[in-house]
Amino acid sequence: MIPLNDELPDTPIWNQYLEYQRNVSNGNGQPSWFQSPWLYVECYMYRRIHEALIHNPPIDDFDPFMEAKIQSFFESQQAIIAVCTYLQELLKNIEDLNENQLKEEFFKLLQVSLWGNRCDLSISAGEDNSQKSSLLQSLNDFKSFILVDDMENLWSLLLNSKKRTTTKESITRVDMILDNAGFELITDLVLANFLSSSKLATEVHFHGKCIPWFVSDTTKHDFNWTLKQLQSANHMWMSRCGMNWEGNLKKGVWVYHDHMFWTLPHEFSSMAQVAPDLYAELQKSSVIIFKGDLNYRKLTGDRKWEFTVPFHQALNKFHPAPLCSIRTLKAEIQVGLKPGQGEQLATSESEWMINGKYGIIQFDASV
Ligand SMILES: O=P(O)(O)OC[C@@]1(O)O[C@H](CO)[C@@H](O)[C@@H]1O
Ligand SMILES: [Mn+2]
Repeated sequence: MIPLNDELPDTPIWNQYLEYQRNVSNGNGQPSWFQSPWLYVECYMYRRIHEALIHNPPIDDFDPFMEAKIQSFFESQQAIIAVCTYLQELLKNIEDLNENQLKEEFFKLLQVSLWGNRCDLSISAGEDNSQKSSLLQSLNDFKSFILVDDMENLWSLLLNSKKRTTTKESITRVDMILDNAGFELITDLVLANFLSSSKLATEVHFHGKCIPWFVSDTTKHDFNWTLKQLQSANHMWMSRCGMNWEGNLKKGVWVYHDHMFWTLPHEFSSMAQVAPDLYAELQKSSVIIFKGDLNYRKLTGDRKWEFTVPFHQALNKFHPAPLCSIRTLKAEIQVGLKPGQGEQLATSESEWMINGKYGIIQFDASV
Protein backbone atom coordinates (compact mmCIF):
# COMPACT_ATOMS: atom_id res chain seq x y z
CA MET A 1 0.00 0.00 0.00
CA ILE A 2 1.47 3.32 -1.03
CA PRO A 3 0.30 6.86 -0.27
CA LEU A 4 -2.33 8.37 -2.53
CA ASN A 5 -1.03 11.01 -4.84
CA ASP A 6 -3.99 13.15 -5.86
CA GLU A 7 -5.63 16.28 -4.58
CA LEU A 8 -9.07 15.17 -3.50
CA PRO A 9 -10.45 16.38 -0.16
CA ASP A 10 -10.05 12.93 1.41
CA THR A 11 -6.43 12.32 0.29
CA PRO A 12 -4.77 13.52 3.53
CA ILE A 13 -7.14 11.36 5.61
CA TRP A 14 -6.31 8.26 3.55
CA ASN A 15 -2.59 8.92 3.89
CA GLN A 16 -2.89 9.45 7.64
CA TYR A 17 -4.73 6.14 7.84
CA LEU A 18 -1.86 4.43 6.00
CA GLU A 19 0.51 5.84 8.63
CA TYR A 20 -1.78 4.49 11.34
CA GLN A 21 -1.74 1.05 9.69
CA ARG A 22 2.06 1.20 9.54
CA ASN A 23 2.17 1.88 13.26
CA VAL A 24 -0.27 -0.86 14.23
CA SER A 25 1.47 -3.45 12.05
CA ASN A 26 4.13 -3.54 14.81
CA GLY A 27 7.12 -3.73 12.53
CA ASN A 28 5.54 -6.51 10.45
CA GLY A 29 6.54 -4.61 7.34
CA GLN A 30 4.58 -2.30 5.06
CA PRO A 31 0.80 -2.54 5.04
CA SER A 32 0.00 -4.87 2.15
CA TRP A 33 -2.87 -6.75 0.52
CA PHE A 34 -2.36 -10.06 2.30
CA GLN A 35 -1.17 -8.69 5.66
CA SER A 36 -3.42 -5.74 6.44
CA PRO A 37 -7.05 -5.79 7.57
CA TRP A 38 -9.39 -6.80 4.76
CA LEU A 39 -11.73 -3.86 5.36
CA TYR A 40 -8.85 -1.44 4.84
CA VAL A 41 -7.28 -3.03 1.78
CA GLU A 42 -10.58 -3.60 0.01
CA CYS A 43 -11.62 0.05 0.49
CA TYR A 44 -8.14 1.15 -0.57
CA MET A 45 -8.41 -0.78 -3.82
CA TYR A 46 -11.55 1.13 -4.87
CA ARG A 47 -9.95 4.44 -3.90
CA ARG A 48 -6.82 3.59 -5.94
CA ILE A 49 -8.96 2.85 -9.01
CA HIS A 50 -10.46 6.28 -8.55
CA GLU A 51 -7.02 7.86 -8.23
CA ALA A 52 -5.96 6.30 -11.54
CA LEU A 53 -8.94 7.93 -13.22
CA ILE A 54 -8.44 11.30 -11.53
CA HIS A 55 -4.96 11.44 -13.09
CA ASN A 56 -6.38 10.93 -16.56
CA PRO A 57 -8.68 13.69 -17.75
CA PRO A 58 -10.94 13.68 -19.69
CA ILE A 59 -11.97 10.34 -18.17
CA ASP A 60 -11.54 11.62 -14.63
CA ASP A 61 -15.22 11.26 -13.85
CA PHE A 62 -15.58 7.88 -15.59
CA ASP A 63 -17.35 5.20 -13.58
CA PRO A 64 -15.79 1.84 -14.52
CA PHE A 65 -18.75 -0.01 -12.99
CA MET A 66 -21.50 1.98 -14.68
CA GLU A 67 -22.01 -0.55 -17.46
CA ALA A 68 -22.41 -3.42 -14.99
CA LYS A 69 -24.84 -1.39 -12.89
CA ILE A 70 -26.96 -0.48 -15.91
CA GLN A 71 -27.04 -4.07 -17.11
CA SER A 72 -28.06 -5.29 -13.69
CA PHE A 73 -30.89 -2.74 -13.58
CA PHE A 74 -32.27 -3.98 -16.90
CA GLU A 75 -31.89 -7.63 -15.95
CA SER A 76 -34.06 -6.95 -12.86
CA GLN A 77 -36.76 -5.28 -14.94
CA GLN A 78 -39.54 -7.78 -14.17
CA ALA A 79 -38.85 -7.72 -10.45
CA ILE A 80 -38.78 -3.90 -10.54
CA ILE A 81 -42.15 -3.83 -12.30
CA ALA A 82 -43.55 -6.18 -9.66
CA VAL A 83 -42.51 -4.03 -6.66
CA CYS A 84 -43.49 -0.74 -8.32
CA THR A 85 -46.90 -2.18 -9.20
CA TYR A 86 -47.36 -3.54 -5.68
CA LEU A 87 -46.51 -0.14 -4.20
CA GLN A 88 -48.86 1.80 -6.46
CA GLU A 89 -51.74 -0.59 -5.71
CA LEU A 90 -51.01 -0.24 -2.00
CA LEU A 91 -50.98 3.56 -2.16
CA LYS A 92 -54.48 3.63 -3.64
CA ASN A 93 -56.04 2.81 -0.28
CA ILE A 94 -53.26 3.44 2.20
CA GLU A 95 -55.43 5.98 4.03
CA ASP A 96 -57.96 3.24 4.83
CA LEU A 97 -55.51 0.77 6.34
CA ASN A 98 -55.78 0.13 10.05
CA GLU A 99 -52.73 -0.07 12.29
CA ASN A 100 -52.32 -3.83 11.87
CA GLN A 101 -52.62 -3.71 8.12
CA LEU A 102 -50.11 -0.90 7.96
CA LYS A 103 -47.71 -2.89 10.08
CA GLU A 104 -48.11 -5.94 7.86
CA GLU A 105 -47.29 -3.91 4.75
CA PHE A 106 -44.33 -2.29 6.50
CA PHE A 107 -42.92 -5.71 7.41
CA LYS A 108 -43.35 -6.91 3.83
CA LEU A 109 -41.51 -3.96 2.33
CA LEU A 110 -38.75 -4.21 4.94
CA GLN A 111 -38.19 -7.83 3.91
CA VAL A 112 -38.20 -6.92 0.22
CA SER A 113 -35.51 -4.35 0.98
CA LEU A 114 -33.57 -6.96 2.98
CA TRP A 115 -33.55 -9.55 0.19
CA GLY A 116 -32.83 -6.81 -2.32
CA ASN A 117 -29.40 -6.73 -0.69
CA ARG A 118 -28.60 -10.09 -2.30
CA CYS A 119 -28.15 -8.22 -5.58
CA ASP A 120 -24.62 -6.90 -5.18
CA LEU A 121 -22.00 -6.94 -7.89
CA SER A 122 -19.02 -6.99 -5.53
CA ILE A 123 -19.73 -10.45 -4.16
CA SER A 124 -20.31 -11.77 -7.69
CA ALA A 125 -17.15 -10.04 -8.99
CA GLY A 126 -19.23 -8.00 -11.45
CA GLU A 127 -21.09 -11.05 -12.83
CA ASP A 128 -24.85 -10.96 -13.22
CA ASN A 129 -26.50 -11.04 -9.79
CA SER A 130 -29.81 -9.38 -10.53
CA GLN A 131 -33.26 -10.17 -9.17
CA LYS A 132 -35.09 -12.32 -11.69
CA SER A 133 -38.34 -13.13 -9.93
CA SER A 134 -40.77 -11.07 -7.90
CA LEU A 135 -39.74 -11.29 -4.27
CA LEU A 136 -43.17 -10.57 -2.88
CA GLN A 137 -44.49 -14.09 -3.35
CA SER A 138 -41.40 -15.65 -1.75
CA LEU A 139 -41.27 -13.71 1.52
CA ASN A 140 -42.82 -16.52 3.57
CA ASP A 141 -40.35 -19.07 2.20
CA PHE A 142 -37.44 -16.80 3.14
CA LYS A 143 -38.70 -15.94 6.63
CA SER A 144 -36.73 -18.69 8.37
CA PHE A 145 -33.50 -17.29 6.90
CA ILE A 146 -33.85 -14.08 8.94
CA LEU A 147 -31.48 -14.73 11.83
CA VAL A 148 -32.19 -11.56 13.80
CA ASP A 149 -35.64 -10.07 13.36
CA ASP A 150 -36.13 -6.72 15.10
CA MET A 151 -38.89 -5.49 12.79
CA GLU A 152 -41.20 -5.00 15.80
CA ASN A 153 -38.75 -2.58 17.43
CA LEU A 154 -38.48 -0.52 14.28
CA TRP A 155 -42.26 -0.48 13.90
CA SER A 156 -42.85 0.62 17.52
CA LEU A 157 -40.38 3.44 17.18
CA LEU A 158 -41.98 4.78 14.00
CA LEU A 159 -45.54 4.30 15.18
CA ASN A 160 -44.91 6.06 18.51
CA SER A 161 -43.21 8.86 16.71
CA LYS A 162 -46.14 9.18 14.29
CA LYS A 163 -48.59 9.31 17.21
CA ARG A 164 -46.58 12.14 18.73
CA THR A 165 -46.52 13.94 15.39
CA THR A 166 -49.85 15.59 15.93
CA THR A 167 -48.65 19.13 15.47
CA LYS A 168 -47.56 20.24 12.02
CA GLU A 169 -44.06 21.14 13.15
CA SER A 170 -42.97 17.80 14.57
CA ILE A 171 -40.69 15.75 12.42
CA THR A 172 -39.99 12.05 12.05
CA ARG A 173 -36.81 11.82 10.07
CA VAL A 174 -35.61 8.51 8.64
CA ASP A 175 -32.08 8.32 7.23
CA MET A 176 -31.18 5.53 4.81
CA ILE A 177 -27.53 4.77 4.27
CA LEU A 178 -27.87 3.31 0.80
CA ASP A 179 -26.01 0.34 -0.58
CA ASN A 180 -26.33 -1.08 -4.09
CA ALA A 181 -27.89 0.55 -7.15
CA GLY A 182 -30.16 -1.57 -9.35
CA PHE A 183 -32.88 -3.69 -7.77
CA GLU A 184 -31.79 -3.02 -4.17
CA LEU A 185 -32.09 0.75 -4.63
CA ILE A 186 -35.60 0.34 -6.03
CA THR A 187 -36.62 -1.67 -2.95
CA ASP A 188 -35.19 1.07 -0.70
CA LEU A 189 -37.08 3.78 -2.57
CA VAL A 190 -40.28 1.74 -2.40
CA LEU A 191 -39.83 1.42 1.37
CA ALA A 192 -39.15 5.16 1.63
CA ASN A 193 -42.28 5.92 -0.41
CA PHE A 194 -44.32 3.75 1.94
CA LEU A 195 -42.89 5.53 4.99
CA SER A 196 -43.70 8.95 3.54
CA SER A 197 -47.19 8.07 2.29
CA SER A 198 -48.19 6.38 5.55
CA LYS A 199 -46.79 9.38 7.49
CA LEU A 200 -44.55 7.06 9.47
CA ALA A 201 -41.83 9.44 8.29
CA THR A 202 -42.15 13.12 7.49
CA GLU A 203 -38.66 13.30 5.94
CA VAL A 204 -36.44 10.66 4.35
CA HIS A 205 -32.74 11.41 3.88
CA PHE A 206 -30.71 9.18 1.55
CA HIS A 207 -26.94 8.86 1.77
CA GLY A 208 -24.93 7.69 -1.24
CA LYS A 209 -21.28 7.36 -2.25
CA CYS A 210 -19.09 10.14 -3.70
CA ILE A 211 -17.03 7.78 -5.87
CA PRO A 212 -17.62 4.41 -7.59
CA TRP A 213 -17.47 1.92 -4.75
CA PHE A 214 -17.65 -1.88 -4.24
CA VAL A 215 -18.82 -2.16 -7.84
CA SER A 216 -22.53 -1.62 -7.39
CA ASP A 217 -22.86 1.01 -4.64
CA THR A 218 -25.12 3.97 -5.38
CA THR A 219 -23.60 7.28 -6.42
CA LYS A 220 -25.52 10.49 -7.04
CA HIS A 221 -25.32 9.77 -10.75
CA ASP A 222 -26.82 6.28 -10.24
CA PHE A 223 -29.56 7.73 -8.08
CA ASN A 224 -30.57 10.35 -10.66
CA TRP A 225 -30.15 7.90 -13.55
CA THR A 226 -32.50 5.46 -11.81
CA LEU A 227 -35.23 8.08 -11.33
CA LYS A 228 -34.96 9.20 -14.98
CA GLN A 229 -35.01 5.61 -16.16
CA LEU A 230 -38.16 4.86 -14.22
CA GLN A 231 -39.88 7.99 -15.48
CA SER A 232 -39.25 7.13 -19.09
CA ALA A 233 -40.13 3.43 -18.69
CA ASN A 234 -42.82 2.00 -20.89
CA HIS A 235 -44.78 0.86 -17.86
CA MET A 236 -47.34 2.98 -16.10
CA TRP A 237 -46.47 2.11 -12.49
CA MET A 238 -42.73 2.27 -13.00
CA SER A 239 -43.01 5.69 -14.52
CA ARG A 240 -45.44 6.81 -11.80
CA CYS A 241 -42.85 5.82 -9.20
CA GLY A 242 -40.15 7.80 -11.01
CA MET A 243 -42.38 10.90 -11.19
CA ASN A 244 -43.45 10.73 -7.56
CA TRP A 245 -39.93 10.17 -6.30
CA GLU A 246 -38.56 13.13 -8.20
CA GLY A 247 -41.50 15.13 -6.84
CA ASN A 248 -40.59 14.16 -3.27
CA LEU A 249 -37.04 15.37 -3.84
CA LYS A 250 -38.28 18.66 -5.32
CA LYS A 251 -40.65 19.19 -2.40
CA GLY A 252 -37.82 18.52 0.02
CA VAL A 253 -39.58 15.67 1.85
CA TRP A 254 -36.80 13.51 0.44
CA VAL A 255 -33.19 14.69 0.54
CA TYR A 256 -30.13 13.14 -1.09
CA HIS A 257 -26.74 13.55 0.61
CA ASP A 258 -23.24 12.33 0.04
CA HIS A 259 -20.20 12.59 2.26
CA MET A 260 -16.63 11.43 1.76
CA PHE A 261 -16.73 9.51 5.03
CA TRP A 262 -18.74 6.71 3.41
CA THR A 263 -15.80 6.01 1.07
CA LEU A 264 -13.09 6.07 3.71
CA PRO A 265 -11.83 2.84 5.30
CA HIS A 266 -12.80 3.88 8.83
CA GLU A 267 -15.21 1.97 10.98
CA PHE A 268 -18.24 3.96 12.10
CA SER A 269 -17.08 4.25 15.71
CA SER A 270 -14.51 6.75 14.36
CA MET A 271 -17.14 8.89 12.64
CA ALA A 272 -17.61 11.38 15.48
CA GLN A 273 -13.88 12.12 15.32
CA VAL A 274 -13.15 11.82 11.58
CA ALA A 275 -16.39 13.35 10.25
CA PRO A 276 -18.04 15.31 13.09
CA ASP A 277 -20.26 17.16 10.60
CA LEU A 278 -21.76 13.89 9.33
CA TYR A 279 -22.17 12.57 12.86
CA ALA A 280 -24.03 15.76 13.82
CA GLU A 281 -26.25 15.42 10.74
CA LEU A 282 -27.15 11.84 11.69
CA GLN A 283 -27.95 12.92 15.24
CA LYS A 284 -30.95 14.77 13.78
CA SER A 285 -32.44 11.47 12.66
CA SER A 286 -35.29 9.58 14.35
CA VAL A 287 -33.87 6.31 13.04
CA ILE A 288 -31.02 5.44 10.69
CA ILE A 289 -31.30 2.42 8.39
CA PHE A 290 -27.95 1.00 7.28
CA LYS A 291 -28.31 -1.13 4.18
CA GLY A 292 -25.92 -3.91 3.28
CA ASP A 293 -23.00 -5.98 4.31
CA LEU A 294 -20.20 -3.44 4.08
CA ASN A 295 -22.11 -1.07 6.36
CA TYR A 296 -22.47 -3.92 8.87
CA ARG A 297 -18.74 -4.56 8.75
CA LYS A 298 -18.13 -0.88 9.43
CA LEU A 299 -20.76 -0.74 12.19
CA THR A 300 -19.10 -3.62 14.03
CA GLY A 301 -15.51 -2.69 13.17
CA ASP A 302 -15.19 -5.90 11.08
CA ARG A 303 -13.97 -7.74 14.17
CA LYS A 304 -14.15 -11.41 14.97
CA TRP A 305 -16.80 -10.97 17.67
CA GLU A 306 -18.38 -13.89 19.48
CA PHE A 307 -21.80 -14.48 17.90
CA THR A 308 -23.60 -13.69 21.16
CA VAL A 309 -21.97 -10.30 21.79
CA PRO A 310 -24.77 -7.68 21.97
CA PHE A 311 -25.07 -5.48 18.87
CA HIS A 312 -24.87 -2.43 21.14
CA GLN A 313 -21.46 -3.49 22.40
CA ALA A 314 -20.10 -4.19 18.92
CA LEU A 315 -21.16 -0.68 17.85
CA ASN A 316 -18.41 0.55 20.16
CA LYS A 317 -20.09 3.84 21.14
CA PHE A 318 -21.44 4.66 17.69
CA HIS A 319 -24.89 5.90 18.65
CA PRO A 320 -25.84 9.04 16.71
CA ALA A 321 -29.54 7.97 16.84
CA PRO A 322 -31.52 4.71 17.05
CA LEU A 323 -30.34 2.56 14.17
CA CYS A 324 -31.14 -0.58 12.25
CA SER A 325 -28.94 -2.72 10.04
CA ILE A 326 -30.61 -4.53 7.15
CA ARG A 327 -28.16 -6.89 5.46
CA THR A 328 -27.72 -10.30 3.96
CA LEU A 329 -24.66 -12.09 5.35
CA LYS A 330 -21.71 -12.01 2.96
CA ALA A 331 -18.79 -11.48 5.34
CA GLU A 332 -17.75 -13.55 8.34
CA ILE A 333 -19.13 -11.36 11.02
CA GLN A 334 -22.31 -11.56 13.04
CA VAL A 335 -23.29 -10.43 16.52
CA GLY A 336 -26.43 -10.53 18.63
CA LEU A 337 -27.29 -14.20 17.99
CA LYS A 338 -28.86 -16.51 20.55
CA PRO A 339 -26.51 -18.91 22.37
CA GLY A 340 -25.74 -21.85 20.08
CA GLN A 341 -27.49 -20.31 17.03
CA GLY A 342 -24.29 -19.59 15.10
CA GLU A 343 -22.68 -22.92 16.00
CA GLN A 344 -25.77 -24.80 14.86
CA LEU A 345 -25.83 -23.02 11.51
CA ALA A 346 -22.13 -23.74 11.05
CA THR A 347 -22.64 -27.48 11.44
CA SER A 348 -25.39 -27.62 8.83
CA GLU A 349 -24.03 -25.10 6.34
CA SER A 350 -20.37 -24.12 6.21
CA GLU A 351 -20.98 -21.06 4.00
CA TRP A 352 -23.86 -19.58 6.00
CA MET A 353 -21.96 -16.36 6.75
CA ILE A 354 -20.85 -15.60 3.22
CA ASN A 355 -23.37 -16.92 0.71
CA GLY A 356 -25.98 -14.14 1.11
CA LYS A 357 -28.71 -16.67 1.86
CA TYR A 358 -29.29 -15.44 5.43
CA GLY A 359 -30.28 -11.98 6.55
CA ILE A 360 -30.76 -9.78 9.59
CA ILE A 361 -32.88 -6.79 10.55
CA GLN A 362 -30.99 -5.76 13.67
CA PHE A 363 -31.98 -2.78 15.78
CA ASP A 364 -30.20 -0.73 18.42
CA ALA A 365 -32.27 1.79 20.31
CA SER A 366 -29.96 3.39 22.75
CA VAL A 367 -28.23 6.66 22.14
O1 LIG B 1 -22.29 -4.04 1.15
P1 LIG B 1 -22.83 -5.09 0.23
O2 LIG B 1 -23.10 -4.58 -1.15
O3 LIG B 1 -23.99 -5.80 0.83
O4 LIG B 1 -21.72 -6.19 0.11
C1 LIG B 1 -20.43 -5.87 -0.33
C2 LIG B 1 -19.58 -7.09 -0.35
O5 LIG B 1 -20.08 -8.06 -1.25
O6 LIG B 1 -18.32 -6.70 -0.77
C3 LIG B 1 -17.34 -7.48 -0.11
C4 LIG B 1 -16.79 -8.50 -1.05
O7 LIG B 1 -16.05 -7.85 -2.01
C5 LIG B 1 -17.99 -8.05 1.11
O8 LIG B 1 -17.58 -7.36 2.21
C6 LIG B 1 -19.41 -7.73 1.00
O9 LIG B 1 -20.06 -8.93 1.12
MN1 LIG C 1 -22.55 -2.72 -1.95
